[in-house]
Amino acid sequence: MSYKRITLSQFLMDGQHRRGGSGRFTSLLTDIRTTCKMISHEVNRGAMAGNLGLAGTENVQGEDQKKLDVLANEIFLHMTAQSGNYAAMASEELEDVHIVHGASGRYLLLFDPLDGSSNIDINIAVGSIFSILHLPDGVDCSDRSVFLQPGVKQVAAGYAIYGSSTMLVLTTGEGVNGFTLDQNIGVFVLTHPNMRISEDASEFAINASRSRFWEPPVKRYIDEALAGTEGPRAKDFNMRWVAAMVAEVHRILCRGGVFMYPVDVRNAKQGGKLRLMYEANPMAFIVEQAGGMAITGRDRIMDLQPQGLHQRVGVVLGSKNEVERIQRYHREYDASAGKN
Ligand SMILES: O=P(O)(O)OC[C@H]1O[C@](O)(COP(=O)(O)O)[C@@H](O)[C@@H]1O
Ligand SMILES: [Mg+2]
Ligand SMILES: [Mg+2]
Repeated sequence: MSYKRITLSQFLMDGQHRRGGSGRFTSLLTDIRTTCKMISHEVNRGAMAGNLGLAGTENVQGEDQKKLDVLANEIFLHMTAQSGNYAAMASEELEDVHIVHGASGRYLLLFDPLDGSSNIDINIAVGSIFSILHLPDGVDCSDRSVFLQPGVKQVAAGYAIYGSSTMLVLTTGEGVNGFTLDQNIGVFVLTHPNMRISEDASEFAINASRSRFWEPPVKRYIDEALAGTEGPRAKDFNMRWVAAMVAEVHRILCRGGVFMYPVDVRNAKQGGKLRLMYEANPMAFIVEQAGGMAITGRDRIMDLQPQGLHQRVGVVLGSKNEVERIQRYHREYDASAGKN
């Protein structure tokens, strides 16, 4: 037989056998797989199911919730509670942690149920992001501080992208693999084994409408890229902005590049735009596992000691040599400004 399709379940079982392990990843990721399939279905039904538009409510961060933000959050909470793996969860859409009553699970789940919400109504890619942490022994999961573990402690992380096809991309700390949903049979199939981010790139993604708020090192990097073959980089750059971090990271995994949502003078008070625990950390884990780098501009994201569940942070991630360059520009600027 030469039928070569490998499903997500088979892939996880293989990993389990290889490690001689307990099958915890198979179990931990089963509910997430189903969750993402259900959200994908709702995203696809769009206007037909009345899924577009505002919910008429605000989340903890004062952002208008879309109907699909609320629905995706409910699907996550409901579906991932089934197996009893997770003792508690935290979501972009919930102010406080959600305790799974009666669960003896030893894991914590953090998620952004619908990333790129502004794309929902215009039929452009959106996604879901998740991060899995251990619940330390003897700790009460109702204490929200158990969630405040640095990104290096993640046991698994990933995202689903609901684009021209639905994909699940994940890491358990042994590289990054991508699975495409075969809509006809409802199964995720391994289509992107061992995803790697090229070390060099000439494509960047940043919301340029904020350029007047940028710090000098960010401005320097973008100005040099825009100068193209006539500038110090002596090559032309391309630019993209999908306004969904999931889609930007996915593009970078597929063809390299840099994504930046830096701290700037306008968002500095709140610490940046993107959330550390369920956006930056899981994406940083994926990016590093694929050979890329993820920093705040200055520091490695996964080393940060979180201070709050909904903490925001600057994000610069992608191709290693470009991210290193941006970090160097920050260091040079700090040195010249006498900050060190
Ligand atoms: O509105 P902007 O500046 O384009 O911001 C886009 C960014 O905001 C986000 O949409 C935030 O995520 P949510 O949609 O989950 O709030 C990121 O995915 C994206 O990179
Ligand atoms: Mg998001
Ligand atoms: Mg969101």
